[in-house]
Amino acid sequence: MRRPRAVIIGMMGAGKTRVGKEVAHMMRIPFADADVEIEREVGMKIPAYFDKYGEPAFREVEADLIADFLETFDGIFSLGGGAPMTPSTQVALADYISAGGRVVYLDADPEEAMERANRGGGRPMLAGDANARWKKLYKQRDPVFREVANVLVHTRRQTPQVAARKVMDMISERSVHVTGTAIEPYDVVIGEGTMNHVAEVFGDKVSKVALIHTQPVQRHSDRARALLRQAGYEVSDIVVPDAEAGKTVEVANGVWERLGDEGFTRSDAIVGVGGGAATDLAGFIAATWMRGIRYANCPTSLLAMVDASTGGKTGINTTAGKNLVGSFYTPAGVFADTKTLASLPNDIFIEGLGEVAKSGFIEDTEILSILERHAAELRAFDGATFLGSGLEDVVSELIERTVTVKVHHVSADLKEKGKREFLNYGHTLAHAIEKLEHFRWRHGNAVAVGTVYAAELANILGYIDRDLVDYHRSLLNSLGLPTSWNGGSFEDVLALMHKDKKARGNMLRFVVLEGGPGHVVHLENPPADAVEEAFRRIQR
Ligand SMILES: NC(=O)c1ccc[n+]([C@@H]2O[C@H](COP(=O)([O-])OP(=O)(O)OC[C@H]3O[C@@H](n4cnc5c(N)ncnc54)[C@H](O)[C@@H]3O)[C@@H](O)[C@H]2O)c1
Ligand SMILES: O=C(O)C(=O)C[C@@H](O)[C@H](O)[C@H](O)COP(=O)(O)O
Repeated sequence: MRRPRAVIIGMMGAGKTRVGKEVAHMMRIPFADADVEIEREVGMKIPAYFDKYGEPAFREVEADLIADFLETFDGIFSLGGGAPMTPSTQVALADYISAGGRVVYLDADPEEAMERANRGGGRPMLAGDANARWKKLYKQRDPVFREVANVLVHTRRQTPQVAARKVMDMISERSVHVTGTAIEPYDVVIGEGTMNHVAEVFGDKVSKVALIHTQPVQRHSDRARALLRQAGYEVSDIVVPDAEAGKTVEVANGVWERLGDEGFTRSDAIVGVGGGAATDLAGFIAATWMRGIRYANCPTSLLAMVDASTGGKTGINTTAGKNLVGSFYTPAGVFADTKTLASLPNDIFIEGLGEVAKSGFIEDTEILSILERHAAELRAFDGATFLGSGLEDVVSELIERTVTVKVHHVSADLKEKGKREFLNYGHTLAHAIEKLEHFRWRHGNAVAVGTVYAAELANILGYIDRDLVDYHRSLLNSLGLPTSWNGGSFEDVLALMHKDKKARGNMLRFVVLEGGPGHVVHLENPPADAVEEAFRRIQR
């Protein structure tokens, strides 16, 4: 179904047409102005129509035209100033929003808007003392605009280009809502510039924020720090060792000491900025400091955006294995700002596709189709040319879909008693590989091999056919992900698989597909020779 990419509302003179046209131009999509369309339809200028038929007749024509455009027009659609005051248009806009639409309220500076509205004259709604009329209408309309819009953009003292860029970023945002038993609801907001919302998440409940990040993402944490400081928070910058070197009890202890020295209490908060290792550590610190303070994540790697930053699994590694100490502790918000991907190296981007593919295998097969269609572009990912490219839209959709798969599992089973374990597809072997490789193998790469292992095991036991195993290999290879591993003995792998969190006593438990992609089941206590044979097959 066609529908507008965004509907722009606001007071007369707010710049709806100017900014709307600019947004449409930047996005290379059509623009339509409801007033221009009405004049075309009725064959006369709006002031003349008002004179001849009066306002109620005009509002009727206007409401019909808007309802029609909301179902047929694929572009940026700007409405006349009074249009959102008509009850039937309010209902139509609410339906449009519930189908995923964006109603943007352009909130301009009143002086600027009044001056623009008066230019040229001829506005029937401003007849008489134009400024006094404008102010009166503003008082009536502003609360309604706020009610009917789901995106608010302040444009005070901004050029139309700057305002348009802001609108474009905000309407391109995608959001996945997380809720469920024992979960305080929060949103995962995805898109260019979404980190700008980080300071909105804590409100005035928090005064100090510890920004936990690693050195390679310094420029992104500098941005988060500036945003938090502008919002009035006192910010402590805590740089932790990069990647898995940061997920240790020693590092955690160092951070706890800093929080103690700096007087962090339960009214303070943590923000994690970085890859999955940094957000896992940040969440763990938040979960444990004073038995739990608020936190938010700003993931900067693809893997952290699609998986690690959401769902509340926080933790560190120990000498016994990967992620063996931690807690389920839900963030207050997640801001997956695709702008940060501009600095992400190609190999780390590709690694993230391992978890994306996993989510396609276990639930959303459209993810697999998208990966197939765009494999060559994804494999050639280059941060320097990523922003504003067609690939950015593809990646944003993959992030949204993968997070949605994750959220379905987390919402139903926060503490991983059953359904959530399906997210662990491929992870039984993956964690063993990571440990035996002393964490030099990237997590997403290990997961890719792990999914092939799970597919081989399922095939040996008759759960899936050979074609599906081959499909795992061909898809993952096309993305540049590994599908085999030769770095250790079966005995070492088996010992580590017994320490997996899905194991019960001496019983190994796996997640496997049954029948086809999207159908996932638990496999308990599989025959030892099948477990070994599957391992032999991924060694090739
Ligand atoms: N909690 C969960 O549910 C969950 C889910 C999946 C993975 N994880 C964990 O996440 C970790 C893997 O995450 P990862 O793949 O992001 O690895 P990572 O955190 O080690 O990051 C990889 C590297 O990329 C760098 N980096 C990140 N963003 C960057 C950017 N925008 N520009 C430049 N460099 C950047 C990091 O500093 C690091 O050097 C593992 O520890 C894994 O166990 C947790
Ligand atoms: O969120 C989950 O649940 C997952 O299993 C997601 C996994 O993709 C992720 O790698 C997670 O870190 C694995 O957790 P673990 O409990 O197996 O350590």
